[in-house]
Amino acid sequence: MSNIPPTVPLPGSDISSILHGGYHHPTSRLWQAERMRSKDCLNKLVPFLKPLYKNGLASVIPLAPEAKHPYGTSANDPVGPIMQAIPLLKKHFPNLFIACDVCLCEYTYHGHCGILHKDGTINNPPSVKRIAEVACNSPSKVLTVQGPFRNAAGSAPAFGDRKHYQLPPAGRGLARRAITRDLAEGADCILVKPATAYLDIIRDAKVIAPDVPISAYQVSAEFAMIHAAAKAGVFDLKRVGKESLDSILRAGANMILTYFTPDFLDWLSE
Ligand SMILES: NCc1[nH]cc(CCC(=O)O)c1CC(=O)O
Repeated sequence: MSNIPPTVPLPGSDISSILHGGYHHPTSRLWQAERMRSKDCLNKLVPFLKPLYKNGLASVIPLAPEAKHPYGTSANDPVGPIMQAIPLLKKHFPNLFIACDVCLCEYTYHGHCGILHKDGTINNPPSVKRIAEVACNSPSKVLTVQGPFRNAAGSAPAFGDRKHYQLPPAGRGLARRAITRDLAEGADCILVKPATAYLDIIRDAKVIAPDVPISAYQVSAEFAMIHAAAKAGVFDLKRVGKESLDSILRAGANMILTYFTPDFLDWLSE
């Protein structure tokens, strides 16, 4: 079926001036959207993961951009995509470890990671309370980079940037202090994000926190850069893909969160 709605011109009217009129009902409004992510993601989730699970996939972190709201309501909406995806994953893949990203930026209309003051800075107490609420509904927490993911998720900040709540890239000491603080607050894992440009911080985390797992998130921009360079003939995708993950492991990570996982499952079984 064509997805171009039929347009019936009124007698004597100029056809080019007529918009399809079927957007008065919530469902027909939804049909006007470029992406209908939730149901579509859910229907594709199990068939997408099945071959990967067979190929050794051990853990996933579902991320689903959803409706935007000042408090990120859909983050823990029982009929939101994540809340529906988790039981579906547990049912079909009982041994899969499911990690959760409890940040609010995918769910807030402004694309920032918490609840904001009028001046656009993060209002910490209600943000922490809201993130705790979301965390209680789904099992972990990350208050976290501009990049391809944010475009895909429609969660690029609508204004301002994250500088007031993300660490400055050149501040190694500050990163070390943050690791110490997070451990003192009970963190049971340290995740460094992005990974490749922060290998020294991964190593610092390994030294400062030898008793907790150290993980690293190779973000969408890192993945896209490697793909773009390989496509431009700069280097071989597989060779540099492997080297990128080797470097993260060498720095001290025990776990890597990466979009290369499906490729790796194949590369490792070659
Ligand atoms: N909700 C935070 C979060 N969790 C995962 C990503 C995706 C990161 C990426 O792959 O670019 C993001 C957004 C961000 O860091 O900007």
